[in-house]
Amino acid sequence: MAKYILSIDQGTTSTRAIIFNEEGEPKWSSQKDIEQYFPEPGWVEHDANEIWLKTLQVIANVMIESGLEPEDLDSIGITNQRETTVIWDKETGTPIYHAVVWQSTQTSDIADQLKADGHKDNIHKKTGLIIDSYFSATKIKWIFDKVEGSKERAENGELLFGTIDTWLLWKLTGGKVHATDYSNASRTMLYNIYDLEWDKDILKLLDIPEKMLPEVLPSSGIFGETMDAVFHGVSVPIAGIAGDQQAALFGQTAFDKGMVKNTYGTGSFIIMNTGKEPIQSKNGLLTTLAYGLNGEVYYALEGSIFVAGSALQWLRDGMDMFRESPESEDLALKVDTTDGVYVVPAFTGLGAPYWDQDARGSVFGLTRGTTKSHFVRATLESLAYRTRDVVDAMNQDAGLKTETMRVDGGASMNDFLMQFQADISDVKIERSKVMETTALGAAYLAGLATGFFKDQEEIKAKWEKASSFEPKMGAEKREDLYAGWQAAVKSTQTFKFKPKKINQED
Ligand SMILES: Nc1ncnc2c1ncn2[C@@H]1O[C@H](COP(=O)(O)OP(=O)(O)O)[C@@H](O)[C@H]1O
Ligand SMILES: O=P(O)(O)OC[C@H](O)CO
Repeated sequence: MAKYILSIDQGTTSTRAIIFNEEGEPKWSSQKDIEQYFPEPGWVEHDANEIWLKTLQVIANVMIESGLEPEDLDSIGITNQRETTVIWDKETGTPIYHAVVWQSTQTSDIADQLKADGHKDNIHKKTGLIIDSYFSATKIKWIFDKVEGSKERAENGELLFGTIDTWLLWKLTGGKVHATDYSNASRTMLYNIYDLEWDKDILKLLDIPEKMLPEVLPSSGIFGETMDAVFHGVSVPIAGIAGDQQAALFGQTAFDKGMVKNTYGTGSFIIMNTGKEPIQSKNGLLTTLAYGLNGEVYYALEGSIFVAGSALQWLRDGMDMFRESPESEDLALKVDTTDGVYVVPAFTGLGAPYWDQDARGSVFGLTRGTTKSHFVRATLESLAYRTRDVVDAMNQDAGLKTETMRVDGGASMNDFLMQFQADISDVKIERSKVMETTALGAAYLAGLATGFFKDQEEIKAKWEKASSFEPKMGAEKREDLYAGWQAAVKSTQTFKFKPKKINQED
């Protein structure tokens, strides 16, 4: 009887359950959107209980749709939006506050203070990260400040911390397993990626008790088994966990040193596999753990871009420019150029390589002749310009020129964007046949642990290209357009006006 792997992909906007067969093909899937809470400008929160319940629902739905029995499942892989922080009561399993989402800037004051106190270099040296509200560390501290008595309760061992993988693993195992994998731990800004342990100095600095942190395990390995309630008494091993961007790298089978992938989802995350050797970036990139496998850890260079597909959602929902994101392609192609219009969608600050959490979105070069098409085209182009910012930095750090980039994620379906990406970054773009590379990566990690997949060579042979885009633009035009983008980013960074909160009577 053929067996299958169930992958849970808990992303920023939705939760998916996908069942893969032995060929690594997605056979059945179920998806549910996640409610987004914006309590104040710049804040983004999720309800961790909703995430858990929707995860259970998509698992149930996909099992019903497939007609499979739990016994047909070899194992489960989990992949997740990274950095998003949950703190919950160990006894009751109740979160003490909403999950503070990776995009949220509500902890930027804490991050600023850390920088002002001179911790930048030390934290970078230990964690490979650049101090920012993006990572979990400041989010934990913020929840402690917000929820009265929570720090004391954490010190007493009553509370647990986890990123979304840890939260789901804990729930799926009925509160038995409190663990994470290397890739997720490396995004907390609390984990020493060289010594492979929670960093005592950083924990002390932020007053975070180590006893609330999960055990860190290899990404491929048996984490635990599902509790009886999930599959009516049948235990299924959870055998693979990785943060979604590292999972996508794995799903793209970018195992070799120097291979690069870009996932164009809500944000855009470019990762280069640097193998067993970590590269310390001199150009604003992150050094991060890619995955732990077969007793080894593998490192990566990452450029995190906070806004990508969400810029299209903004055009759709906030600006009413079209009804579905794919329509953006037709609109962009109605004009040959943006006629000098640049959109810098820095809605929640600028990530790599700028790391400017106070920057906000801007538009340049408007004329009386600017139309909706120019605006949409400029927004799509911004995704490609931001990627080029990162690829240039990556090339410098790694001392090479990236020739090919494997792409996935919702916005990578946009052919106009992919061609512009190839042109503006002078890189060949390869779109993989399986678009669910994130979920596939988690399935591969799980299947390697159980022997469902033999080895990485077997997996590598399964990767297939759906389409590719070759650079066609001349160097002079490319550099001229890019110079305009760089000027737009520079101007964006100099605009730091924050309106005061003024009462109407004042
Ligand atoms: N054809 C398209 N052109 C541009 N953007 C698109 C297109 N299709 C989807 N998107 C964008 O892709 C994003 C969804 O991609 P997905 O990979 O599901 O994201 P996530 O995993 O972050 O939730 C949305 O932000 C959407 O606006
Ligand atoms: O959920 P996604 O696909 O938007 O990915 C979010 C990233 O993991 C944040 O670091």
